[in-house]
Amino acid sequence: MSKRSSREPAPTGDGTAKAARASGIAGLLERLGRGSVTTEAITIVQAASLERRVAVLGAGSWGTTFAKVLAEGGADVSLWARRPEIAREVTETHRNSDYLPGINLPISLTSSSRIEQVLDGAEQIYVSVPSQTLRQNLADLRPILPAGVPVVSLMKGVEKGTGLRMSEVIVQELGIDPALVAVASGPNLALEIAKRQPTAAVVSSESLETATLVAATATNPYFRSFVNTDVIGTEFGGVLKNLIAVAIGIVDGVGYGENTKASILTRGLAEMTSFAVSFGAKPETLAGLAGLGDLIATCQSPLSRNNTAGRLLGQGYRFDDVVRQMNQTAEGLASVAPILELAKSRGVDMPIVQQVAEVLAGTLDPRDIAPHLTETDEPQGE
Ligand SMILES: NC(=O)C1=CN([C@@H]2O[C@H](COP(=O)(O)OP(=O)(O)OC[C@H]3O[C@@H](n4cnc5c(N)ncnc54)[C@H](O)[C@@H]3O)[C@@H](O)[C@H]2O)C=CC1
Ligand SMILES: O=C(CO)COP(=O)(O)O
Repeated sequence: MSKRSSREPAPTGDGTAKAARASGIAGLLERLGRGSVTTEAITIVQAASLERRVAVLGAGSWGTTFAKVLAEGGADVSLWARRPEIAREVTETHRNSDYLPGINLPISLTSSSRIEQVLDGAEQIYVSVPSQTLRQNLADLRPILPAGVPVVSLMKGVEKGTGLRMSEVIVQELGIDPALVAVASGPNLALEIAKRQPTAAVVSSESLETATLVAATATNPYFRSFVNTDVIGTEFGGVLKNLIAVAIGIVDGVGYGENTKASILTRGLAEMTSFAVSFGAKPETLAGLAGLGDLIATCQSPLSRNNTAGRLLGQGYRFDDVVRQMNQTAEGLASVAPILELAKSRGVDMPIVQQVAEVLAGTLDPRDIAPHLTETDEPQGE
């Protein structure tokens, strides 16, 4: 766990910083009379913070954005990049032009391709690599993992072959107490957050203490983290909305309009909820930020890679061509098969996800996806 509790005073004598600690970030911003997020406000919040040292593993669009969120919440952040040239660019020019073009990163954010250097002194570890490479990345992490440190998954996929959620892979591969593992999810399109557009997220852990510690670290003037203890619902929400976003992209690519999309979105949420609840999730989690919230953001935004991949399929591109065109991670494409296997194991029908699988396999014409929102033609209860 952290060396300092989130209730301990910050080690700074600055008067404004003291005021920030006394009134909280929201109170501080109110006192400053600011309606929007300013650089000055962020500087003050950073100065008032607890300056926790944290590591972020994965310098793609989300890992880099989350590192920025944490740094602008006052943490001392080190970012692991697989490619040394990205680490150099982040540290020296405060940019990650491959993943976040046009975004200036905090000067305090440093990056290295040497994982042991990034982990040095880390009190929390955030992981944002593609779900299908996580296990292999954790094998490198395990021998140098600091003891008793929370590990936070920022990922939204399940592992092919095992169907395990990312937090389960983390517990299994690192051999750590599940109470030290948290997941962060929600309507979190990286580029919008990198531009400091106001956003909410949810941090979940079976330990409320861990969730609260992580949420306090992952909060700044434009990014607010809520907490819950429903890890299953929070994690499956993030995985399943990707599949519905692929479906929405498909019908968008075909040229269908808002009725079709609203029908898929609404029935998609019902499908997500039945699935997650069958694994022990709370239905209200799926109605929250990690479910409905993320579903709306991902299904509506051209920034979503899953939505984009679906649109290309709907326009008639073959699956292989779509994969070739995507130079970023579209988790939904790899999650379809394991999710359908998990659904089968619980007897849950997922007609929309099933049809996405058929479009990916080239056995269903994208134009035929929309009418088939149920398994049978018999009228059913909504
Ligand atoms: N981009 C977004 O808006 C959001 C993404 N996420 C989730 O974050 C996770 C990461 O996604 P992004 O950063 O967006 O993907 P990305 O495609 O932008 O970046 C992936 C990163 O992983 C690295 N990588 C690729 N293969 C690797 C390997 N074998 N070992 C280690 N690193 C490897 C890449 O070099 C890159 O730095 C995904 O699970 C995604 O669902 C969650 C919320 C928002
Ligand atoms: O998870 C996300 C938004 O919350 C990002 O969605 P994509 O992975 O589809 O870009």
